Amino acid sequence: VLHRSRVRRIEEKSNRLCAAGGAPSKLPVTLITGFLGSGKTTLVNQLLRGEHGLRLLVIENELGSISIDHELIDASRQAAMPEGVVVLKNGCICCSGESPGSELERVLDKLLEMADVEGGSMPFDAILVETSGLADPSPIVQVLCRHEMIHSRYYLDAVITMIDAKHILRHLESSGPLAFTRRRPEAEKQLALADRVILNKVDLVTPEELELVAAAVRRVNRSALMVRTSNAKVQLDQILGQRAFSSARWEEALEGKLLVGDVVHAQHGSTGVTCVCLRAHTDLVLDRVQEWMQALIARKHDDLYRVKGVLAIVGEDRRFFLHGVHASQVLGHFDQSVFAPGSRESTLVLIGNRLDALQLEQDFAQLANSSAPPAPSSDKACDDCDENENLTASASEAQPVDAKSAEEAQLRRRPTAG
Ligand SMILES: Nc1nc2c(ncn2[C@@H]2O[C@H](COP(=O)(O)OP(=O)(O)OP(=O)(O)O)[C@@H](O)[C@H]2O)c(=O)[nH]1
Repeated sequence: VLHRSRVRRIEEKSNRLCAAGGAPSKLPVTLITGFLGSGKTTLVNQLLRGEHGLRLLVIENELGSISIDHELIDASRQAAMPEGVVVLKNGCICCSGESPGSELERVLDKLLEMADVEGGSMPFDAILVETSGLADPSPIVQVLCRHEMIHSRYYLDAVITMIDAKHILRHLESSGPLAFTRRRPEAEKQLALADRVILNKVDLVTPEELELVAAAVRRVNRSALMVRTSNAKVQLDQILGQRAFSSARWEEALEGKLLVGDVVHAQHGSTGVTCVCLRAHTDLVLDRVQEWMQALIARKHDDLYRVKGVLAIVGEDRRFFLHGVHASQVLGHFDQSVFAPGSRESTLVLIGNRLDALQLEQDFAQLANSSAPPAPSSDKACDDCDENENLTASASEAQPVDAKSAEEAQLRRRPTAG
């Protein structure tokens, strides 16, 4: 009832604004989805930096109570337009709030209120919604497809799905003894519902591997336009202003056999995904962080979907960041970015398959106490690990935590993150 009345309010406000200001143009909403670490924030940064002259509003959504992505969105853009990034924390945009998708409604409603105050004009030309990596895009699309929304100031322009060419197959395909528990239906659904597929991280795979990935993508989604790239470098006209969303195709995808009863959302606690948020208020010793991550990767990298954090390191004014997807982990510093006075703390988010949250908390607490070595974790060793990683991080620039990825380090730095 609550959300019905909210969407009606959105429609009414839109009508009022239209009546007051002639016929203002509709605001396109682009939904950017994709599994954990596929490159969504990298794409958002590309779009923010692009020379399109559009004022973009970014609605960020993150799992866990700590917002790391917000820190990683182009800082200069944020400084120029601080109201241009809205972060929805500690809950998933697709299922938190009083009903699925209601968090997004709440933000869209507020934006109309802002426009009302501004005499009808919206301070943005387009909205980007970045979902969390485990989100089911359907409730968000459903919000934007409701009858009342269709008559509002907003319209869904396209669903863009980022694909990590290096890691997607392990989430889509069933093979090996642990395949059933490792396959991620969220990844499949995000892909199935795409209007545009960005096949990202092609720099990390061979041409033959890329063809296998493209074929797997096609098996799930036959019709979406597919763009192959690295570091989310795309032509802006392949993403913005697409008018690509079709509700008929959407309904067809939802009815498809592939999706029936397939998705059990991680937020509902039944898929074994753990999200661990860690904080430390004392500085960390770089070597110890590296040792800890190395040990964790060696044991758990198949299950370690995502690691991201901002770290305060002993003897360093600059903020360090830790960024990882499975075994590919990068530790380095933001170029010139330092902590604001009084805000020096380390925050780290780990998301994975059945992680031992208690053990990770204990290890991290010990890391924060630089005089005590981290206790060996009781996490069960990963039987089928096939990669053995070495730490090579240096204090002076971003380095891959795994030595094999040394050449990727420069590519994976976020030049404008700080
Ligand atoms: N080698 C390589 N690394 C990339 C590429 N695109 C992104 N990355 C890196 O992959 C990591 C994850 O990228 P993000 O853009 O944060 O991914 P995301 O989808 O926003 O991650 P979540 O919000 O956690 O789901 C970062 O370290 C990026 O720098 C690419 O094409 N090649």
